[in-house]
Amino acid sequence: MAKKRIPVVIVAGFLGSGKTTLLNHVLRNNRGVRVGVIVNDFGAVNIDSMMVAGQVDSMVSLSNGCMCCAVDVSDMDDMLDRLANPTSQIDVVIVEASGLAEPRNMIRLVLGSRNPHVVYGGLVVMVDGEQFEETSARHPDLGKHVTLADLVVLNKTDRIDEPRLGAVKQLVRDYNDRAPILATAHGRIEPTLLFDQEPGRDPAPGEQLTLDRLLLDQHEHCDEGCGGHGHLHSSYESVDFASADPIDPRRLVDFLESRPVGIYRIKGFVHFAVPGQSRKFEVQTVGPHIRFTSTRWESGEERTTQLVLIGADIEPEKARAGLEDCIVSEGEDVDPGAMLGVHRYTVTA
Ligand SMILES: Nc1nc2c(ncn2[C@@H]2O[C@H](COP(=O)(O)OP(=O)(O)OP(=O)(O)O)[C@@H](O)[C@H]2O)c(=O)[nH]1
Repeated sequence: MAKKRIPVVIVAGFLGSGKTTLLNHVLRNNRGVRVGVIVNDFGAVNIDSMMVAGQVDSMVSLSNGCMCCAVDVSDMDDMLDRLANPTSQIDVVIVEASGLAEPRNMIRLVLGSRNPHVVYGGLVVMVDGEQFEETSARHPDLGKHVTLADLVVLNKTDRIDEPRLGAVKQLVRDYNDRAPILATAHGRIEPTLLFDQEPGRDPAPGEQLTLDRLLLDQHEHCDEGCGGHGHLHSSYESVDFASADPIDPRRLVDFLESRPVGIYRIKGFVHFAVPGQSRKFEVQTVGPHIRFTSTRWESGEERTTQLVLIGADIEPEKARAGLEDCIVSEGEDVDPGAMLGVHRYTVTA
């Protein structure tokens, strides 16, 4: 019997909406389904792949640029070939798009694939329930992305009350009147919703997601000047920061609480210089929210700090200088109480 084709599901959604969280949930609850993952990050350090690593059967990652622009169909094929080939044990491929990706281009890359073992498995768009009203007003493209979705995951419902949830649902419905909307917290959806996509089905009616149409859109889009993309990420930029020297917790919390103007998203790992403190801390900020997760260093893992900051109209040098000020200089004492500020924002993994 011919082997079934492997569905390729694209998970998109604005910065910090919860894509990696959903992916990790799905990987942890895969019910024996073997998942291959393609992770794309906007910054040069692929923080997302570090956050997914260890849970996944097979992963390829692409950092430093948004896949929807940086990659053409043959590059996507290379990545798919590594995951989906005749000897592959993979049942489904999930592509986690960068938070600034243009889903239409991502779909084009998958539909245009020459890999005979894969089939487009649908577009999941994650919406940050708390931020969507504001971010979609600021970035009309976000509404267009929702329009393309086969499934909308309305995430972070723990941060909003019922009436607000109703209003956000209605807003999503206004953009897309056919896709199921799944309200959830922490991306905890039923994983089979992703895996059970009917292989080989055509894109849903209501959107002309044929390859021809998508190629045409791509062409039209490039006519507008592919150097100055009309995409979300044309106005966004990222700053990477790495330090082998440890970080002062109090200064870092001050930095995060008074984020430089324009920074919307920060993510990465921190090595704090505090006597008796040997934990590794993951840090995440989305809009005004700060969250540390206390985890542990793997044996032999180098203790460094790696952060990616993403925003619009940011001043990279200023942002980097602010973080450099958080580095503890040699011989400097850090008082153990300095961790209090971090603990205020910490959850345990
Ligand atoms: N309160 C709350 N926090 C959430 C929820 N889902 C995700 N988060 C947190 O939001 C932050 C961003 O989540 P991610 O899963 O990294 O978001 P993302 O969409 O992958 O982010 P980018 O790849 O940077 O676009 C993390 O601190 C998560 O723990 C949720 O439902 N409720």
